[in-house]
Amino acid sequence: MPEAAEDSRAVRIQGVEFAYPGADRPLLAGLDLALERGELAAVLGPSGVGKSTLLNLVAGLAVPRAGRVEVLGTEVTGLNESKAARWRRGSLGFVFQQFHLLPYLTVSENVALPLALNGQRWEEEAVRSFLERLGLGEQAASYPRHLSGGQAQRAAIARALIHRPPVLLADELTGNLDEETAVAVMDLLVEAVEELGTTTLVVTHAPEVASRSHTRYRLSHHRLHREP
Ligand SMILES: Nc1ncnc2c1ncn2[C@@H]1O[C@H](COP(=O)(O)OP(=O)(O)OP(=O)(O)O)[C@@H](O)[C@H]1O
Repeated sequence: MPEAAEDSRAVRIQGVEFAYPGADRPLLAGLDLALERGELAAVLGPSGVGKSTLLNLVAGLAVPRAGRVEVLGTEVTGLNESKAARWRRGSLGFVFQQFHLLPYLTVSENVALPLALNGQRWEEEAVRSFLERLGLGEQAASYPRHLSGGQAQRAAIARALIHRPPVLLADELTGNLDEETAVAVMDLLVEAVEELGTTTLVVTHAPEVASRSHTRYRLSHHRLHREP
């Protein structure tokens, strides 16, 4: 990635310290990260090291006890709950490890949800063609309980990208997918990053995700280390 000016940072984390209540030691400490706009960055590291927690900090779903988290000029740590919720709806797409699809909505309704919550108008057809790109055309009218793990993950990815958020956070993006689908999902992600300039932070163990990311960071000893 080319060197960019200071103000092009999409995500800036400075000196973050975080501990879960009751823990005797901080999980994250002295953690820094700076992502350029349009950067696709992978976060690697063993289970339990705090990767999901890092995504939650960027989303304002976890609050650090020291340090700053800034996303596109908004200081996430300074938002109250209702402002944080509104900011998340407009600015973030989030693919959770457990998908969090709403069981009483169809796949198509789940995917259109961010558009509805943001008060955006949309065409059924646009949602449909988005689902088709992710190989979910047949499942548009299905309920989440009828999906395989891989299909549910793709629905969660579609929901995270449908409103074209400037920032995408993804936990184990291709974790439940076979290799062919994982490559298709990565193609879509790389395309989104290139077309829309989506700044993306993806937690992964998958070599095909890490190798296609612009940058790689390893989380260990409470902080992030840039990898070659
Ligand atoms: N809500 C919570 N309350 C207390 N401890 C938690 C909570 N969530 C996570 N932890 C603990 O914090 C540590 C880091 O969890 P986290 O899920 O961030 O790790 P991770 O690197 O994403 O792991 P994995 O790769 O297994 O998903 C773990 O020891 C976990 O048990």
